Amino acid sequence: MTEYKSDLLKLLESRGYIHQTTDAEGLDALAAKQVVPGYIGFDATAPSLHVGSLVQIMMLRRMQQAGHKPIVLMGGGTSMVGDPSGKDESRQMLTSQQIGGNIRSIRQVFERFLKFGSGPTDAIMVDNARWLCGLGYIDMLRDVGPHFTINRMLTFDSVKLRLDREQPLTFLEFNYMILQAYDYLHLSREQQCRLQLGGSDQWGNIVNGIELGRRTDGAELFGLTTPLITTADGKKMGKTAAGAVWLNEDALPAYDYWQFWRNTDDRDVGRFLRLFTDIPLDEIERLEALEGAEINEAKKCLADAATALCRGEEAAVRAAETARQTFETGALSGDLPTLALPAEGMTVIEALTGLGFAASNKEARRKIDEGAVRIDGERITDPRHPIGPLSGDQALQISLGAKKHGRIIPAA
Ligand SMILES: Nc1ncnc2c1ncn2[C@@H]1O[C@H](COP(=O)(O)OP(=O)(O)OP(=O)(O)O)[C@@H](O)[C@H]1O
Ligand SMILES: N[C@@H](Cc1ccc(O)cc1)C(=O)O
Repeated sequence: MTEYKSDLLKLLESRGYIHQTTDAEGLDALAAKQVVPGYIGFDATAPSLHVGSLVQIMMLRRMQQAGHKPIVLMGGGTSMVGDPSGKDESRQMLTSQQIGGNIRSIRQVFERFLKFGSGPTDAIMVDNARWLCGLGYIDMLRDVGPHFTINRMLTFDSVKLRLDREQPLTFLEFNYMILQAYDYLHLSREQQCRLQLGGSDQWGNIVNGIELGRRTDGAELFGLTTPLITTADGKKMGKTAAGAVWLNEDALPAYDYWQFWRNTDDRDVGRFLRLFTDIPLDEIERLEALEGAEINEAKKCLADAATALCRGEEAAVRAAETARQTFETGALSGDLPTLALPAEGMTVIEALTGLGFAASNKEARRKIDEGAVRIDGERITDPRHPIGPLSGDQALQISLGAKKHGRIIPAA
């Protein structure tokens, strides 16, 4: 392990965020002597970010904890182009209305993790549409184009992997790295930004920005990437079999968010506690040393702390209590996802899709065939199994496997 001098690199290293750094020694020296403004960009590809981006959000939080200035960049301009990094296929093009709506919806989550304001270490949020969308094509080509060679652009993974696999890379996407490089130059000029952070797939885009800053302004800029976090079973963190683990409450209720963390694989508990909570390292060492059934205590601490950060203390306490009631007492809690049953009732398939436990009727039928569906504890084998009608304060519990539960109540 490298002996860093700065609180920033000590913190990032000890909690497992560092994959690659462009000049670790130089960055360490800079962070030891001054407040470093550093940025991460987030493209508006969906109405909510998911836990894959949470690593990045937590890094901005760590910057602030270590006395530096986080800059959140919303990719209003870059989302019009679509980053090919780490993607096998071109992304679907988004309209500016979709991008605007996504940004409005994504931006709220940052207030939970960062303190915004105008002080030296307060976070700020910027949108690259403000400077990218007004660029003149010829001016841009003349200012920036001479600093990039096609020879070098072809060597970056975002381009090279597509070409090697003989998959198309459009000219639109080919330009993405230049736009991200331009962002870094812009922020170094306007905000004295010296550091860009990101996932390891962002390395090429970050390095291009550093080179552009050096060539045009003689600026000394730094880059640091995190590993792409995978779960112990080798999957890139962000999506599960049931879909993405969204950060926004309206995309994923707090109870399901809490459950995601509670279901962490034993092997991931220590790593996730370091990355996704503020629990002190000595306490994490104690928690990760727990074995057998006791490891569940560590998972609950992870779920409580991660949910409290993203959704607030109150939501975390409520989610934990719902889980306790559901699993430890078997009672039916008001916080489970709930479906209002129309007077005529419905089939179990309709209930599964209505609650979002299955994406299609076909998937719901498969779950029933696998024997994974129960109503009030009783296994359901017939996809046409009728539910209801219900009246008054009657309620049913529908379960998919051991971990997904919902309530069915009569429509008002
Ligand atoms: N598992 C992860 N670990 C670390 N960083 C991640 C992870 N997933 C995503 N990121 C970071 O967040 C940024 C946005 O992620 P990405 O573009 O892959 O999300 P997405 O568009 O939802 O894609 P996907 O469908 O592949 O999850 C990426 O550039 C990457 O650096
Ligand atoms: N390319 C980044 C987002 C980003 C956008 C603009 C930037 O300046 C920096 C980063 C991603 O796909 O996640």
